[in-house]
Amino acid sequence: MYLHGTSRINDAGHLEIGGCDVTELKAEYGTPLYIMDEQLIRRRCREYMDAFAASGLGFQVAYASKAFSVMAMCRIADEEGLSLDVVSDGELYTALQAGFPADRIHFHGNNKTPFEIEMALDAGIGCFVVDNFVELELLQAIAASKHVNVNILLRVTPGVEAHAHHAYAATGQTDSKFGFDIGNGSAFEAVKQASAKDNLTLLGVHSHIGSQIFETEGFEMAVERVADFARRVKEELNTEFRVVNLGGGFGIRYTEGDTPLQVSEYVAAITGAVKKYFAGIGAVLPEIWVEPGRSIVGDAGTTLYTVGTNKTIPGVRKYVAVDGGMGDNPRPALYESKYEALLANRANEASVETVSIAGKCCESGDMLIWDVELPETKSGDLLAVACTGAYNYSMASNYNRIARPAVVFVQNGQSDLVVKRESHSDLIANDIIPARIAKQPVTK
Ligand SMILES: Cc1ncc(COP(=O)(O)O)c(C=O)c1O
Ligand SMILES: N[C@@H](CCCC[NH3+])C(=O)O
Repeated sequence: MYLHGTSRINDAGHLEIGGCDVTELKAEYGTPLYIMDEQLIRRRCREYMDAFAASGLGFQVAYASKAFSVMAMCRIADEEGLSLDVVSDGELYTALQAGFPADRIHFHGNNKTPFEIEMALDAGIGCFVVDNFVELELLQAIAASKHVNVNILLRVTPGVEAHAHHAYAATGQTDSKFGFDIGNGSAFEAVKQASAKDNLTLLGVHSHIGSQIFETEGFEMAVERVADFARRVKEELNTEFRVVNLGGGFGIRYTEGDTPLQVSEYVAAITGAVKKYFAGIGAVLPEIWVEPGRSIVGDAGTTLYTVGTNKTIPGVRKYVAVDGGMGDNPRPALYESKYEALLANRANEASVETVSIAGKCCESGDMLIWDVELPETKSGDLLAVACTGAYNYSMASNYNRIARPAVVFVQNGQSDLVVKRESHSDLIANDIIPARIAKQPVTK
């Protein structure tokens, strides 16, 4: 397994992250456990901030909190000077409760409810990324009823087919549920309508082409199309974009086959393309915003499991089951995502067998890794799966009524709980047995 950030094998042959021996983390917090390398998260934040500062352009780096939305992470994003992208009342609530400044929060989503819009307006949110014509009307109406003015970006699809890790993660193409299409004229119409709304201030446009992207061409092409669109809008509507948001999507290394670029390379490509294509239209250079999620927290996360049972099918394979699975990491089942693993309590031992790591859910597709080389595994061993910081905790479920794991941040030999493990009482906390059912005699 590739060792990210501060991960290393210590003298005891145990995996250590942020100076904390994972066998000790297991003893203190139990498993499954999400372990987040705080130093690596902060390093990634700084890589973005430094690369943009070096470009000389105005910018905002908004952490896409959908990747991992917890209050402690919102605090780190704030401390590191990032803005925040939220897509629901729940993510907004999390950010506000963590004290994140509302004016640096951007609200996304293709179906914001009136409740969410009101909540965000009442909080004094920095910007809405408007997704469609229905929302444009709704936002204007609610903002007018509250006598407030709000900044907006229009989400556009530039017609770029990004090489995302899965078709579900590609969003820049015309046939997408998100945004106004540039190619079919709806983006132009949206600019016209938005400019005529009294309570909306149109700052510019937003384009997110997809996720887990390893090359710069898609981003550069999106900038070119957006610049071309900006030229038409300037010429025909006399409107200039002050902000261009290019979304997230910057890839990370999950397994050997993944070839991400350095953060600075993605940023240099984007800012270079903005300077090149916007210079051509004779407008002031817009401020550039981005929304990285996965590349801020993904490789900082490791999930620690305890090995339980195993089953060998002669001539076929050996299944090794762990105490978590698709409940804490739905990505292999959803996208056939690949991960690397390590026997964390005997990390120096040579691999002697190829096994497949099964989860404990009642579902054949609940497999975390097919075919990984490991030392001979026994019940009670610890298995670490790397690169689980993004879209794991945030996409976790209670399928089979399995409690969601705890999350700890580790740094300089210190571990801090940032999300408690769910308890049995948490699992039934919202259950109600209606009186009518409670009164029924139990039939035998
Ligand atoms: C609009 C938007 N912004 C940002 C992101 C974050 O993407 P990533 O985690 O790939 O950086 C996403 C998710 O793909 C998104 O849909
Ligand atoms: N959740 C996805 C990507 C989609 C991100 C949000 N647009 C993943 O785990 O890769």
